[in-house]
Amino acid sequence: MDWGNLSRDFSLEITRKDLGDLVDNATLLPAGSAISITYLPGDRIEDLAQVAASVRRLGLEPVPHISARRIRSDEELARFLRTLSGEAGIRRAFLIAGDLAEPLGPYADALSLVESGLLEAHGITRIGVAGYPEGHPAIPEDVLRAALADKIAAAASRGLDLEIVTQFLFDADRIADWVCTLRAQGIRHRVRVGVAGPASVQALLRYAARCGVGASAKVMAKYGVSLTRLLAQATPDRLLTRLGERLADAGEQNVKLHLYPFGGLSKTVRWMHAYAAAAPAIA
Ligand SMILES: NC(=O)C1=CN([C@@H]2O[C@H](COP(=O)(O)OP(=O)(O)OC[C@H]3O[C@@H](n4cnc5c(N)ncnc54)[C@H](O)[C@@H]3O)[C@@H](O)[C@H]2O)C=CC1
Ligand SMILES: Nc1nc(=O)c2c([nH]1)NC[C@@H]1CN(c3ccc(C(=O)N[C@@H](CCC(=O)O)C(=O)O)cc3)CN21
Repeated sequence: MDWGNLSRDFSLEITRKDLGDLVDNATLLPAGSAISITYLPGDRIEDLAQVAASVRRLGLEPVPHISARRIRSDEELARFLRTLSGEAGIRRAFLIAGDLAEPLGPYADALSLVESGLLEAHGITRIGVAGYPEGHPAIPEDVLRAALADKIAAAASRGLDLEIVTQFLFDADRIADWVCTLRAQGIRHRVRVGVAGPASVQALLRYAARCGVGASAKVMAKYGVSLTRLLAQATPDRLLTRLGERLADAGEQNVKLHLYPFGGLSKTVRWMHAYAAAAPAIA
């Protein structure tokens, strides 16, 4: 089982509201851990920059989300990046189209952010882009595949490192199959598998519905939970055991975890700390 390798170098996703909990738990995180910062509807650029600056002061690596469809102009993107760079010295960003049905400005997708040339001009050297092991409810599979290939090519031509961060999901075999498909297509980039931290079944179902993620009774049973026990707590241990086995069978070494703390940041950090401490230092 590829347990030790999977549990090292994990990343964590926070919202502005999680900052207090992050401060309280920062000593449990390895120095330099990547902290992705969700850009929630209603957040302002200044809010995101302040959170990123706080993350940096904790000795962690801020990875702000840049939501293409919410940017109104080239000037706004430049200001956004200038602020993040000036306040938090950002080197990394996660580029996402955004859930808006229509863009507010010139950027309809993550590719157009890469092609703007503004990322490397503001000190960004590594980007994250989204991956969808289950597909996306509104975007056809061939469109997703072409978009990923285009983003990889554009990043490479600009000298930007790229990693793929998946939407969270509950089915380890879907994840492993998808990683194998990517590798068969010659895509060897690091994949960060999106996984929910410990949370109630109710919270998991709420986020799954909001994000278009499959949570059928069958999938959730495999994950280790029953949909009739909504208040029960669910952890990703079973998913990770299965995923670790499948990745080890495939000889896969370049997959890491990206944790979504849907049950609260403290709970997720403490769980991850215990999990990583128990993992044998192999691979
Ligand atoms: N995986 C994640 O963690 C998150 C995913 N999302 C949602 O996933 C979707 C795709 O984002 P990316 O992977 O960055 O795609 P992308 O920027 O690589 O675009 C891929 C293709 O899908 C189209 N597209 C993108 N967003 C769309 C939308 N909201 N409605 C209809 N067509 C859309 C684009 O025009 C493009 O042709 C977006 O709706 C995004 O908001 C949002 C937040 C987080
Ligand atoms: N399609 C899609 N859209 C998204 O916005 C999205 C994804 N996928 N995948 C995962 C990430 C993680 N996202 C989020 C969104 C909200 C909170 C959050 O904490 N929201 C509320 C609590 C709402 C609740 O409890 O239901 C908050 O307090 O702001 C966290 C992560 C958004 N994300």
